[in-house]
Amino acid sequence: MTAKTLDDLLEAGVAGRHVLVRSDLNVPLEDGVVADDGRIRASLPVITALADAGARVVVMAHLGRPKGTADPAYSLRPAAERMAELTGRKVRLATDVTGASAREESANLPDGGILLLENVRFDPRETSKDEAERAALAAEMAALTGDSGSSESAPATQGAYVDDAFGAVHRRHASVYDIAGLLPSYQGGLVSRELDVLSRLTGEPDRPYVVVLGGSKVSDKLAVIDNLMDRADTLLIGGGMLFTFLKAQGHEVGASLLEEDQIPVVTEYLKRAEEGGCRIVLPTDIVMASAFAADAEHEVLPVESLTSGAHGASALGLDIGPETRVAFGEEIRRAETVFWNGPMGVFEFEAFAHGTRTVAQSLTESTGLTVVGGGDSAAAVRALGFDDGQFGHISTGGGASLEYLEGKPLPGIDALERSTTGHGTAQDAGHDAAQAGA
Ligand SMILES: Nc1ncnc2c1ncn2[C@@H]1O[C@H](COP(=O)(O)OP(=O)(O)O)[C@@H](O)[C@H]1O
Ligand SMILES: O=C(OP(=O)(O)O)[C@H](O)COP(=O)(O)O
Repeated sequence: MTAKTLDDLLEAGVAGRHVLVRSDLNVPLEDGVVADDGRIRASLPVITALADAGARVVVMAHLGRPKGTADPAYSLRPAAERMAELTGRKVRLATDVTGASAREESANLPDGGILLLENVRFDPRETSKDEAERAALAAEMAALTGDSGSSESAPATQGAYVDDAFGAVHRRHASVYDIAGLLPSYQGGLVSRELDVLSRLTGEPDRPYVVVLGGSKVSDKLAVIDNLMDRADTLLIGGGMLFTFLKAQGHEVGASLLEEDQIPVVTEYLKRAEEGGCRIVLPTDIVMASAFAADAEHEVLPVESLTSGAHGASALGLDIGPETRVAFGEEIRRAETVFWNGPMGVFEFEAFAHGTRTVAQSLTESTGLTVVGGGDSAAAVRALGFDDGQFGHISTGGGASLEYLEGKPLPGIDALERSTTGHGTAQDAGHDAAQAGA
């Protein structure tokens, strides 16, 4: 069963209807300003197409991982401002998720207007494991579509939901998953395009198929290795997760990022790799720093003696070393298919960007299919001066693309497909929710 798409919705007609759009606007900020607007640009086609067709567009998105409270550091205001700049349109920002501000702004939204709700993760129910809590929030979200604000509009205007947040489709969250059971639901163009490209990696990819993994979401990404080992020929491990591997091999890693409780899992991966199948290639040298800072003192040390340098056991690894860069570069250039997720080091600091730059450069020199996945990975290649066109595909989702490649079901996509089958009485439920929240 395939999900209904944005085209189906546009064909059905959206003029005057409230359409909730889940976008992934999780962009890096620097001093309160959007540092890389790739995800915003990628989200705009769906939002503007709906607005141009006369919909009242209510955008929902998250930024970072606030702990279920309204932390101003995670406000979507900078994203709203950037959206307004990029589109030349007014973008309203509600100061809450489904509270008085969201309800009032949504009710007063004109045809073709765009409203961005405040960070959905300011509400603890968004990410709750408790289904009833998430359902309650989703009902409040659905209710935002229920009243056009016009006294003539009875019965409640039929709202719709579009999921275009590819980067979040692997999350079982209220605005991604639960909401789709409450409103007629559609798959946005960005999600469709992403699935299209990634499906080329799950069929019969040209070999050698090399997967490069890095970044800082260590436990998320360690879990995906399990399945990737059955599919890829070679895994190159960099970024924060490499230290858990080195520790599992008996090396000291100082104050580097480490997930102690994952050591048994990683040990098992190394054992499986040794027994055949997938090769796991680990760094042989690391750039060890005195502190997590742009101007930290640093030196290159072999993995056997990472704590033997000037800062001993307080040193932390912030990038792969030069010998590793050469080895990883060769593996990538030899590959026919490469999927890369996660920077090799703390690329935000120039001193620790070399590993990430080498991997990016090697991908541009590969003649095979190259796919870069992940918000930070995409931001990294742009920050380092590469152009999107130098890669086969730059995916807006890191974790999402990894889980797709693993063959795991994606809750956001499943929910859309279920909505298509008429799962329960989606439209009635939306109507009920609208009444309940009114
Ligand atoms: N050795 C390391 N120690 C700490 N952080 C690291 C290390 N290597 C990479 N990082 C950080 O990982 C972050 C990106 O990780 P992640 O969010 O997992 O990537 P993506 O968004 O591409 O999936 C970057 O901000 C980078 O600074
Ligand atoms: O940045 C994201 O994912 P990514 O870092 O895996 O690309 C998405 O916005 C999802 O965010 P989350 O991993 O906090 O749920």
